[in-house]
Amino acid sequence: MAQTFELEMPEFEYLTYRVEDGMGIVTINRPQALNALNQDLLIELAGVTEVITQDPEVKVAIFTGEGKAFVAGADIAQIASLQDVFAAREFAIMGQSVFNEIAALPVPSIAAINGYALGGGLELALACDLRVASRNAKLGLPEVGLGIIPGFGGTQRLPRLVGRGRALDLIFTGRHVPADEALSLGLVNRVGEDALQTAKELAAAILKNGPVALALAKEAVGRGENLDLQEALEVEADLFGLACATQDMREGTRAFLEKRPAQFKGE
Ligand SMILES: C/C=C/C(=O)SCCNC(=O)CCNC(=O)[C@H](O)C(C)(C)COP(=O)(O)OP(=O)(O)OC[C@H]1O[C@@H](n2cnc3c(N)ncnc32)[C@H](O)[C@@H]1OP(=O)(O)O
Repeated sequence: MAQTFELEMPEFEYLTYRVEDGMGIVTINRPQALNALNQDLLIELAGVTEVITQDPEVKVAIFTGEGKAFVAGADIAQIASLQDVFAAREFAIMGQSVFNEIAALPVPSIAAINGYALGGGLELALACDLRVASRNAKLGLPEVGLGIIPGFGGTQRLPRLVGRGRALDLIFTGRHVPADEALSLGLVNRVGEDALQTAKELAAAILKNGPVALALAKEAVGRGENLDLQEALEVEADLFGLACATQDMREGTRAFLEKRPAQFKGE
């Protein structure tokens, strides 16, 4: 008898989730606080990331925000109430681990930055594979203005993405970078009128390709980042070998030779 797997959908208070044409779309929905990340919202983000990971229908994940902000940072009221060094450290580790889960999604992820992406909001976007922004978006790490430092991965992921000098400029000044400058810094991949629409167009271009190849390419880039070049090239060769053992490889190469579009099955 065929076995069916029912995905258990958690209840979400601070976000909405829908699947559309292979895209799992997460909308952070706390607009009255500009989608600031409180602890409950972080737990919900971990929950929805697990749902996306388990759903074979989802081939690309998109994170966006409701209203005029993507996410205006971690919740400052909650930060202000942190009692001691240990509680603050735990708060940072919690945010980091949620964003690590997002970074480890097996499918490509896109942050659709529809407005402010500040502090923890930019750190969330940095945990995604790709970032697109609306023209009115503002990005930054303003934490030093609050007497703290970025704690959800910003001091590590930002320099890896844009280089140490550019990252320290943003971290030391805390300034809000407009979308066109973010594009020239390499902080975002594309700018469009509507961030979600731009993200969907990017996702549609990605979805034309073999899903297993996408996962293996993401794995190769991710694992290689922390290795020296020769070790990283070995990882690449291993994963290239795996890609060549898939039905998608048979289909993709045959379709090219037969001058027709490939029909990938993700196997
Ligand atoms: C480890 C991670 C650390 C961090 O992420 S630290 C936080 C880093 N982020 C920031 O410092 C940005 C804080 N927010 C702002 O500077 C401003 O907002 C904006 C420039 C983004 C927008 O300004 P405007 O358009 O005037 O809106 P508004 O009246 O300030 O905000 C609307 C409501 O949203 C609340 N809010 C905004 N950001 C946060 C936040 N990060 N934490 C908690 N609440 C926030 C406000 O307080 C206010 O609420 P009410 O209407 O009740 O006065």
